[in-house]
Amino acid sequence: MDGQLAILGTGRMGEALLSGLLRVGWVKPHQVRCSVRGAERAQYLADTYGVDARTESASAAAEADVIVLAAKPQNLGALLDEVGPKMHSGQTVISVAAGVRTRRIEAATPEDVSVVRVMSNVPVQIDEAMSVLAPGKHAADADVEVAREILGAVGRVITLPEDQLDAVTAISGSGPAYLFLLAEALIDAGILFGISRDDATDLVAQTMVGAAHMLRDQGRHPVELRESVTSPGGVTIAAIRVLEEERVRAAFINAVEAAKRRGEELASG
Ligand SMILES: NC(=O)C1=CN([C@@H]2O[C@H](COP(=O)(O)OP(=O)(O)OC[C@H]3O[C@@H](n4cnc5c(N)ncnc54)[C@H](OP(=O)(O)O)[C@@H]3O)[C@@H](O)[C@H]2O)C=CC1
Ligand SMILES: O=C(O)[C@@H]1CCC=N1
Repeated sequence: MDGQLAILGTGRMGEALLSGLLRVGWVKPHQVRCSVRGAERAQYLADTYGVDARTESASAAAEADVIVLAAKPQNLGALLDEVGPKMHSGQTVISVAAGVRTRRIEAATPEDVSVVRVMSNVPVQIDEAMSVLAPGKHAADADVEVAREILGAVGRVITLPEDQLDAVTAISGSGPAYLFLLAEALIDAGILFGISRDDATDLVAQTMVGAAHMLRDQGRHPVELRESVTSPGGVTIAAIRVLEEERVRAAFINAVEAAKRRGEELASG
């Protein structure tokens, strides 16, 4: 890109974006200003990536063409109070904060600042993120394109209306946590049967990778994929029966609904 990028709140998400964008060459270190609260963290970012890292955000925001907001939702209000008055015409703001509506950010920034809200997820660290963009009121195609380039550096990107973003957050934003929990449970089952933790982890991780590739790349329905594993009178159906008796499917749907509700609470609080 031409111009300057600011990443405000460079924690896990912000750092993953920073490292991905530098790796693909979308920006050079001298184009990037990062902000955090802690001086030690700022020093780490400067030493690791050769970027300008600061403990105040207002100057970084004022100097940038594109501003990524990557603080926790609970800290975003304070961050916006600090940087909003320093922003100016023509800037693009990309917020990755869960639950924070574009209209909340638009209210804290000058009239002609464009806002694009993003929900990404933690595989952003290995360039396998699923990111969903939702343009705000003033966002033009060019602003969405910038967001698409940034998130496209670290995974897949689609655009959806903002009213679907709390659901997206609960499914793909939080989704890796559900799959890690499932992995823990399957690894524990292996340990119960005397398989070493390392071997059980290998079994589970590669099984998840293989299954994920089939689901993503073969264009087949998950029911068909599951049926292809479930032999009549065989082993898998014995497990499926228990999962259905334990209402695992309903538990997942209820869990995602609870996550969506929490996103809505964060938005209104
Ligand atoms: N983790 C995940 O899987 C996902 C996270 N998200 C969203 O990404 C955002 C970031 O999450 P995550 O990276 O996990 O959080 P982290 O806590 O790792 O990072 C947040 C960063 O924000 C900094 N910060 C907080 N307040 C300020 C401020 N006023 N000025 C400057 N910096 C500030 C913190 O600085 P310091 O370290 O110095 O305290 C920290 O580095 C959240 O809004 C979350 O909703 C979205 C999808 C998935
Ligand atoms: O738990 C959270 O609030 C964030 C948003 C989605 C994933 N992690």
